[in-house]
Amino acid sequence: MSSGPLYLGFDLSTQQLKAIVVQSDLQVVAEAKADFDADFGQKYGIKKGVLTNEKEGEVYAPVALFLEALDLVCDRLKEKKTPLDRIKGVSGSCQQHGSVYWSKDGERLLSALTPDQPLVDQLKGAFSNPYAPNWQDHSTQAECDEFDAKLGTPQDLANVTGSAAHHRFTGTQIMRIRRKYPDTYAQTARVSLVSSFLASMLLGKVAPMDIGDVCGMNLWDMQSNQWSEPLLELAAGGSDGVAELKKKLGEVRIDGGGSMGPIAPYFVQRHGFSADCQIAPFTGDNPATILALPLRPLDAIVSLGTSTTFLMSTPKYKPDPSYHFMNHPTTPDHYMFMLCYKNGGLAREKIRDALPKPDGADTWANFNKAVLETPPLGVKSEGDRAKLGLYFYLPEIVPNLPAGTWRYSCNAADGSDLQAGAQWDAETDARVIVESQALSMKLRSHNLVHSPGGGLPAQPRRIYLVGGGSLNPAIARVVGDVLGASEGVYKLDVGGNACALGGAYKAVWALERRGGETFDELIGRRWKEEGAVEKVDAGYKEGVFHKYQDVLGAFEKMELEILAQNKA
Ligand SMILES: Nc1ncnc2c1ncn2[C@@H]1O[C@H](COP(=O)(O)OP(=O)(O)O)[C@@H](O)[C@H]1O
Ligand SMILES: O=C(CO)[C@@H](O)[C@H](O)COP(=O)(O)O
Repeated sequence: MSSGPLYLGFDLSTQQLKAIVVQSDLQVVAEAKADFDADFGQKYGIKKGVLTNEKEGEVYAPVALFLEALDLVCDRLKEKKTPLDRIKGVSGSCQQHGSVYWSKDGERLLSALTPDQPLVDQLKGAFSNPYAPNWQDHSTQAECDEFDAKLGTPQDLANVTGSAAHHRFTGTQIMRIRRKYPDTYAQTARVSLVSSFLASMLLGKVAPMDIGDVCGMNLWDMQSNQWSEPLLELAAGGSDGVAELKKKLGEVRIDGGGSMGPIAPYFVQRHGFSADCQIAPFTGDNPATILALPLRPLDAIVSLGTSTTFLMSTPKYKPDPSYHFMNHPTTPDHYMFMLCYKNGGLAREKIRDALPKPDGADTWANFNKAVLETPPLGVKSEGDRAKLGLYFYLPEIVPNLPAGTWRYSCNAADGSDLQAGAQWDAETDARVIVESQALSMKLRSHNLVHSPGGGLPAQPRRIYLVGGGSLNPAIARVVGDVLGASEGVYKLDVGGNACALGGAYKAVWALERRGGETFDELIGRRWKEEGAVEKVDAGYKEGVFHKYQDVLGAFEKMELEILAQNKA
């Protein structure tokens, strides 16, 4: 380890709080994490990081869990002898859309923390709502309908805010809380996103929301970079409530870099940080993921966490109701394109668990064997029909369908003769679920990709895999088979820690940039491919790629048919 400054990136995602420490040259020097179920499952009764109220579609996490996890991760970094006193800057990434509700006493309690007691004991009265709605929440259909109609159509809402209305987006969540729990809303002095909440904890005062993450609310007008008055009016229940809601939301920080102030004395006295350590703006876990490496045009990231997301960085703003555009977290006039699926890691786990349990320690061994031994689309011989399915154990975001499992088949040569009600074995399910997730990304990202040259069909240049599932070689193969990638599929060496790494890099850039130096300029100069990424699949394979092109129309038709059946 060099003797220079260190930078810390946090990632408060669905199932863990992770931390990663890097040097100025981007070398990783320490990592630590708190696993919500393993460390706090019994105490808080959570499962996979959350609590649920199935009847209403509510999914939420106790704020106290976040507080305990923050102290625990700092303790674990110290146990690993991480020199916290050398950390010059902290930033981070957090699950998007989730919100935290500060009480009227919240900011006072936050600014008066003493080092002799843990955060959770001192902040008991700091929240008007003990729970943070989680991004998997789907209790807000009524509010979504009103958001979609407010400016005209879902496309109009997407034009203004980057997205049509989505259950998890914070504007609809706030609107529902105001209606369903008016006392909670009235007692709320400030609302934070999970990213600005974690930044607030470290800063000792309520931090502003960040320019990237604020686009996950359906409240921010991305073209004029300010709150949308008509949408605030809707969430607040009329024009009389707008000023109050604006006060609760606070200012938004337009600059993704710089310092928001020094770290709170609590972290200096209890955990040994330096009083000079600066807190840079935090952002969402997906915006932070695109900061985990210098992304070039036509590069895509597939994040295989609890959610599955597909991300690209682009200067083009082409909103559509089925996907999201957000402000790039560091670069003005750039955007992040994102697709997000709820049925990611947990849905794959369900299919895995339907297979015989493997003998060895690798819980994914049988799943991977089934994926690799099943031919593309389950077509085992000439004339065999292609197999397509949707595996939604939770209501899905795109397409907006309730929970359900559907198995279809079609003519493999051209996707014709699509038929519902197909059946196959659990091994075939393993291949079909991964193909299905990749086909959905292929269908929805085609506007964003073009030919990388050499007469190749439109596809990404490189695909980088991140998140827990990036460790899985069989998933990497299928991603390459279906989506292509002319230069191949790569995984980040930090695998599941990419968002935290993006947060750490953001802290490096935020505090070491000179003049108008952009993130890509600064990080691009210091980033070394060797040791940071590893090629895990060839990507584009001509014969295989075309098999999926041939059934893409049938896949879309299947989704439309199921959507029509579920409309009533
Ligand atoms: N070897 C593996 N193969 C496939 N999936 C995996 C593997 N290891 C972990 N996962 C998946 O990773 C998920 C957690 O991903 P992670 O990115 O750490 O989560 P979070 O959403 O909390 O950021 C788990 O739900 C699990 O399904
Ligand atoms: O809702 C979204 C993005 O819109 C999710 O991607 C969350 O941001 C949670 O991420 P993970 O915990 O799965 O990393």
